[in-house]
Amino acid sequence: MASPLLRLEGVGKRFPNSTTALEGLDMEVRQGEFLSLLGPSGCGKSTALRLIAGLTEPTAGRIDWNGAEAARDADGRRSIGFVFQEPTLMPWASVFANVHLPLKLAGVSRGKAEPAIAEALELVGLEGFRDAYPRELSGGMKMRVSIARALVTKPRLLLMDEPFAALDEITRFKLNNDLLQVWRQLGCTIIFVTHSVFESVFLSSRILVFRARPGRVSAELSIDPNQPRDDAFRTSPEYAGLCRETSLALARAMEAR
Ligand SMILES: Nc1ncnc2c1ncn2[C@@H]1O[C@H](COP(=O)(O)OP(=O)(O)OP(=O)(O)O)[C@@H](O)[C@H]1O
Repeated sequence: MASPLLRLEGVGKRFPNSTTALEGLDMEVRQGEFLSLLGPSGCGKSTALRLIAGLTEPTAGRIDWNGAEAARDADGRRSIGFVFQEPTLMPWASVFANVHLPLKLAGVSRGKAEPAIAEALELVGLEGFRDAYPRELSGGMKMRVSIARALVTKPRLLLMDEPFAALDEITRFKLNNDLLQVWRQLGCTIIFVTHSVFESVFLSSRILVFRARPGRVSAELSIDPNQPRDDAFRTSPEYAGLCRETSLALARAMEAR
């Protein structure tokens, strides 16, 4: 089994307005896995992701980066990319400038960043669009830019918060396929938040099903990472069976009190 990258132990998050989003959350993230967090709306999936990103602090428990070296870049910084549900691009800036942003904030000039930006754009299939502006792109292409921006720093851990929820199904399927290719190519660890049973089964090597608020893990499902994820898999009895099993786990999680 792959070694752990990080572990959440007894993590709780209570907001100042007294909402308890998470309580007693125990979960492990393993190096190189594609882990989905699946659960009903409001069960704290995004909060868990934001805690891992360090965007907010837990009010109980701890986050243990014991395999921390694996999650750091060459400069010793924690190496995390974050993709939000909305692409959140700068409308006044070109695709190139949008993808440059994280490196620019780290003090890397346009010229020096050029190879990394070109590589990130190629990974998401947008090499021909570096000079385009967000208004000239479809929803799926904007999300590709957002993913390229998260990948440009070559993060060891990529956090994705329902990135494809707003896209039509055909675009979503295409981006699912392409994301798996990027994951295999980069060998990074991905934590992916989704509402969709079908999407989680198609993408993941492991799924953690969250129960309703206060959120915590209610079930865990593993899917053979060597199983090819292609159109044949999408229409296979194995896929249908895994989706049924995951739906049942989700239904049980929603009933949990
Ligand atoms: N900053 C905040 N202040 C107060 N309550 C918050 C805050 N952020 C989130 N919450 C509440 O915490 C709970 C969990 O929210 P969170 O966004 O983590 O859930 P989620 O599972 O990601 O939901 P969804 O799938 O609908 O995005 C919700 O009830 C939400 O209203």
